[in-house]
Amino acid sequence: MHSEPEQPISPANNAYTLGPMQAGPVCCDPQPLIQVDNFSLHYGVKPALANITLDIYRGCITALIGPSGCGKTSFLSSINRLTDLIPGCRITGRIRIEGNDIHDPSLNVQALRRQIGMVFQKPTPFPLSIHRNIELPLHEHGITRRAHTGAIIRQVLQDVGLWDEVHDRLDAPALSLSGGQQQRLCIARALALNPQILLMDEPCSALDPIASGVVEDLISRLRGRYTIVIVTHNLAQARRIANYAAFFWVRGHVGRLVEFGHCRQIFESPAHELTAAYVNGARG
Ligand SMILES: Nc1ncnc2c1ncn2[C@@H]1O[C@H](COP(=O)(O)OP(=O)(O)OP(=O)(O)O)[C@@H](O)[C@H]1O
Repeated sequence: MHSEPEQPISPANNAYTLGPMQAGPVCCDPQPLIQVDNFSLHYGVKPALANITLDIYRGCITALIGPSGCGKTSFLSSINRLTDLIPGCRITGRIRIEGNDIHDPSLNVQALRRQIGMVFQKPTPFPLSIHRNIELPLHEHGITRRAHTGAIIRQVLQDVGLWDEVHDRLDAPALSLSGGQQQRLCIARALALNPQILLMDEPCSALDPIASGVVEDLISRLRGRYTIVIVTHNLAQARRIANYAAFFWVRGHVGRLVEFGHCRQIFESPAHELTAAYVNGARG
């Protein structure tokens, strides 16, 4: 646990000032925020990713696509060093965020994870109230003043379009919400610490088509405010929401990056024939 001075919430510090229907900038900023350089990952002796090099751009949505087992989740969880928690997992190469090597021994991993929110395939609300689901991580990070936490809770619930649906039952169990609402609550929880980056691992795949559409729209609206990396098996979804796409494939039993580029280029004029076969449904 660590504490920090609590900042007032105001447009001046640019935190939590946008409402749910206000999108981020239309165009993303083509500046690399996450730079991945010759990154490889092993689980014990088994290689899972080899020589991944790409830049992830600030404020954009980057989709990781490719068949099952090509290393998308392993890559995603390397960005916030969740893979550190897997015994025997080893990495080589470099991932830098804003120029800082995330594996630098002097780096504070808790601070790194604080600037990176994560959302999983299945909604994972804590078995607590709606309100407490967001308050808990704030408390864990030393943000405890009631007026402050209350304002953040309201803002992030507005940001994910849940406030109107739940404001009169914040003490109700989070597990009483529908699957789509639970997933939006998990996104709100991820936003509560005002991260710079959001990692999403198939966030819509466990939801029905309507709830999936709501969450997809929400992700689109978060563009610009956050740098989003999303794993999706839904190519139509990648095409709809992502600015960039990275196509992974297993070759020689190892996940490799075949092609990275603007989403439109990847789907309409891929440079690699494997990419063309995959996005056209002939392979994978
Ligand atoms: N904790 C682990 N221990 C050992 N091997 C693992 C572990 N996690 C993943 N792997 C292996 O690493 C490879 C890549 O898995 P990963 O889950 O990253 O792929 P993926 O592209 O996300 O797959 P999917 O689309 O099915 O989720 C697979 O061969 C998988 O079996």
